[in-house]
Amino acid sequence: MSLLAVEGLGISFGELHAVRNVGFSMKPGEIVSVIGPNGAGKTTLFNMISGIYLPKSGTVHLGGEDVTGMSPHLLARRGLSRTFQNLQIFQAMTVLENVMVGYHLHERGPVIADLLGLSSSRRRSHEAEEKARMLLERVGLVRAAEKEAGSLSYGALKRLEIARALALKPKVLLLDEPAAGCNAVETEEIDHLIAELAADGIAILLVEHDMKMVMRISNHIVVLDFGEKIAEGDPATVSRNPRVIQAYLGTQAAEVTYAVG
Ligand SMILES: Nc1ncnc2c1ncn2[C@@H]1O[C@H](COP(=O)(O)OP(=O)(O)OP(=O)(O)O)[C@@H](O)[C@H]1O
Repeated sequence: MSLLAVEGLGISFGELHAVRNVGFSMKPGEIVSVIGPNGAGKTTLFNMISGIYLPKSGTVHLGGEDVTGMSPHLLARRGLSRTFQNLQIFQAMTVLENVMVGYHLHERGPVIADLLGLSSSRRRSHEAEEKARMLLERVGLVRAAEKEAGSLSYGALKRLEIARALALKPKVLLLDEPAAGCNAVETEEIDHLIAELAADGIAILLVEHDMKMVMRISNHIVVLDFGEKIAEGDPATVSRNPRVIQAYLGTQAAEVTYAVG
């Protein structure tokens, strides 16, 4: 049985069918990428799967349970976490505190008292702190734990966001453009991290514009164009699909062919 199964998902904004009848499924440890040109509906699809938008049609099943339209924090408790395209980091807090805040946000929603309490070492539970340090270790940031988040490089901030999303031990992790704004070295670090998480059995659903990265790490690719799925398959199959190349990838076709080799 699939860990995540999306069927017939759709939503409209007024007259615009932003996503129409999209389906795919994922197994544990699988890396699936959703690609498509700007405005194809990738983020909207993510927002429906992660409970931010209520789909107009279709279903999302997680571990066999119908979780369609369930709120993000309930989904996080059931094992589905996500990161956002724009970093949701508290720049003035330490790296460690950011992970701890993330844990509380996922767990119980944004309760101000919790947020304020986190800045006082008196109220930091030792156990929560230990957990946060382990997550930072996992993403290679433990030595920066006490630094102000605002002082980190962009690539490190992206990894910090992933550490936060890992706080509730997700079975499925949605990453919205994890390499956006990163240089080649930072992208490679994120690449490795994603591969390690998948090797641990986490199913990774990725939206990413860096085609080389997508082709390198994905087991399966879903291609959207104008809100509809126009192709899916392994990287080699998708990159050779004429519909993908002509109707969608356009000027990126050469890059994709090169990336697949
Ligand atoms: N809240 C909204 N209200 C109205 N229209 C929206 C809303 N969110 C997205 N859209 C529209 O839906 C379509 C799909 O947008 P979406 O952001 O999902 O695309 P995308 O593939 O993620 O694009 P990008 O690669 O630029 O991030 C676009 O035409 C966009 O303008």
